[in-house]
Amino acid sequence: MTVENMTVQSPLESSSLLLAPKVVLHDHLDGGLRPQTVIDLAADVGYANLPSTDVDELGRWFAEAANSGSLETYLETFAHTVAVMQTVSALRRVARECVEDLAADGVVYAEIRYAPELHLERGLTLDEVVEAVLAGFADGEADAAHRGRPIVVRALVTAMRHAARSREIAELAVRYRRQGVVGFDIAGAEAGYPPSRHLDAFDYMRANNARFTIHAGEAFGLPSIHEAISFCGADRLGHGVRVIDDITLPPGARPDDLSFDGAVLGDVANYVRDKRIPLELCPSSNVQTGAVADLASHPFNILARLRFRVTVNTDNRLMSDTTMSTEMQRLATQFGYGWTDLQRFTVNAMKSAFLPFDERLTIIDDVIKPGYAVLLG
Ligand SMILES: O=c1[nH]cnc2c1ncn2[C@H]1C[C@H](O)[C@@H](CO)O1
Ligand SMILES: [Zn+2]
Repeated sequence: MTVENMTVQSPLESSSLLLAPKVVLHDHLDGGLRPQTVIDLAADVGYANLPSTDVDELGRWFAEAANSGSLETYLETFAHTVAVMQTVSALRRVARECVEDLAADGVVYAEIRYAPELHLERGLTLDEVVEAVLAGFADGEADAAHRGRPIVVRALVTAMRHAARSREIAELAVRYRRQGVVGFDIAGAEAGYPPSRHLDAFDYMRANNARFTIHAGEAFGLPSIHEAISFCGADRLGHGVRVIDDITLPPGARPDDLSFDGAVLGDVANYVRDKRIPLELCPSSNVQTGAVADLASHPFNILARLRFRVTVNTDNRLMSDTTMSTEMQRLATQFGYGWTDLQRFTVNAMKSAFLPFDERLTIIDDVIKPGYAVLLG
């Protein structure tokens, strides 16, 4: 069914949402495997520690185990996905399927991140890991184009914040900048591992005019965001949800209000908004890790109405049992968004991508705006 010949209703209609062009900036490769692929790859490499080899049960296990209310426990689930992503063929398959799944969900541009240093257990080099993933992305892009759902996919390489390889990973990002790696990131447990531990890597990125995002303000609060933007110079914030701690709302304000006139922003919040620093918000993941109590109290809507540059993201589709369409649908249901809102979040994301300016513009003008124009009717 094409966009033209279907009756488009509200964003709450799942089939319409699938057709809406979407952009994802924050999606982990090792957090988005198909359960069946985890099982297949575990059998291939002789990994015997999976909690289940039944596809439905395994899918449920990831979602439930990740639903712990703690980032540290959430991160433990990655042991199983990382364990089966240790060969060129496994990495290439996972990367290709990731692109296929995103394209089938109507994603038109994606930046997919992963930590190359986690994929060296069976002897691969950092360069071999990067090349295997890029090859898988190219396979997926070709497959999606063939199916009439074109998608552009780029990679971000992540360094683990508890480890000490960030400079090396930043160098990897710059080395592969012409082959599809568009940026750098740090991830992992936030408390106790401030971004400033990795200043050397961020300095290197800036010295090379290369872009980076930092997971900050998820499990840990405002000081982490402050360091990420003020000491490290992050171009974007991974999550950044705790910027809300620097905003005083008017008395009686509720998270689903239509306006927050009278809100008072502190210095960090003002800086983030004034400089249009994109927030890579991941609503379902935030509920699972306990960054917020539930979707109803998520500050997404407050930040959106206060005109922060908010973007909608999946974080880990396997662990959160989600897709971009699902995240948008949950937000639309919770906060009453229509197509105009969803288009704004999508354009926000595309403007914030680490793709060259002219390529961003082409996707906005030729893909996103025409796609939403049809939905808007
Ligand atoms: O939401 C997250 N916060 C911090 N670290 C995360 C999150 N999601 C995934 N990670 C970690 C676990 C993965 O193994 C790693 C690289 O993708 O990044
Ligand atoms: Zn993340």
